[in-house]
Amino acid sequence: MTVLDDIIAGVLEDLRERQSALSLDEVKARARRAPDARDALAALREHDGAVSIISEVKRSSPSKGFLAEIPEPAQLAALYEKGGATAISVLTEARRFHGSLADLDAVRAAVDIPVLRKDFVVTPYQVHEARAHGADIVLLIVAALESQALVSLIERVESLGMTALVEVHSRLEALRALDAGARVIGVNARDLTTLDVDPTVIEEVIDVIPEGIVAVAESGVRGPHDVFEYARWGADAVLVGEALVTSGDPEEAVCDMVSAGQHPALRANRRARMRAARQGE
Ligand SMILES: O=P(O)(O)OC[C@@H](O)[C@@H](O)c1c[nH]c2ccccc12
Repeated sequence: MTVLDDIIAGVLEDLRERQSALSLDEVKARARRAPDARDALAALREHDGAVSIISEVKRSSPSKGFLAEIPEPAQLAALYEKGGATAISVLTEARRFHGSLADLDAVRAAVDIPVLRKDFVVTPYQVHEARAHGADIVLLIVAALESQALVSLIERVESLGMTALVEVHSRLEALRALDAGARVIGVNARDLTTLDVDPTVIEEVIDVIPEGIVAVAESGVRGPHDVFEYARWGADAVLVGEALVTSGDPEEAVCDMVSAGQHPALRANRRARMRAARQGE
């Protein structure tokens, strides 16, 4: 059993409890009453070579345990927004990451930018639940889903006005994500079956993501230099957790990463190079 299987088993157990307290119809009704989803797709696209930063509210991780004494999630998210973050990721998984849907509620109310529900979403119930708690973006992990389930969850996320961030860890998974209709693909440098981080995965996998599909590089960013590196490899957005929550000054830490992502050298990014290559043909 991999770490991912183990996490999902726990997630499903907690889910059963919530489902017995609130039916699918009830959670759908709550989702319908929620304020409309914010447009994340437009926000995440690379603008003139500038790369966006998705900042994560992360209390703890399976590999490291508790990361730092973080401020209240709402306060932390507000600092991220002030620092120039394009979107906020909120971990809602309870057992390994010590997150909750209450964190999602608090963050959504505290910022004006799109908010991502970062969890192990494998059922339609969790998608409606995400919307009911204000999510604008939902993470779907290719390694956790059969092809048909992936297609139907992406459709469900989009039918509620949200954006699916489809996470992959290999070129093969990226092709599966594309086949399933993903418009935003997250390449995770961390292998969720072992928890090992390998930044070269980002370069290797982004290569198969075509122009027009938003590429998000996830995990393993220690500081502005890594943001620059991921951006140079073609990321449109970079998702950062640990380095921000342990920085001591989250607003400034985001601000420095945003600046790194706006470096003029990035204007000639992957997509621009691809376009130039085609014009030269
Ligand atoms: O703390 P880091 O190394 O900056 O990583 C953030 C984020 O990429 C990581 O939390 C993550 C990526 N994909 C996930 C899926 C589930 C839970 C967590 C994650």
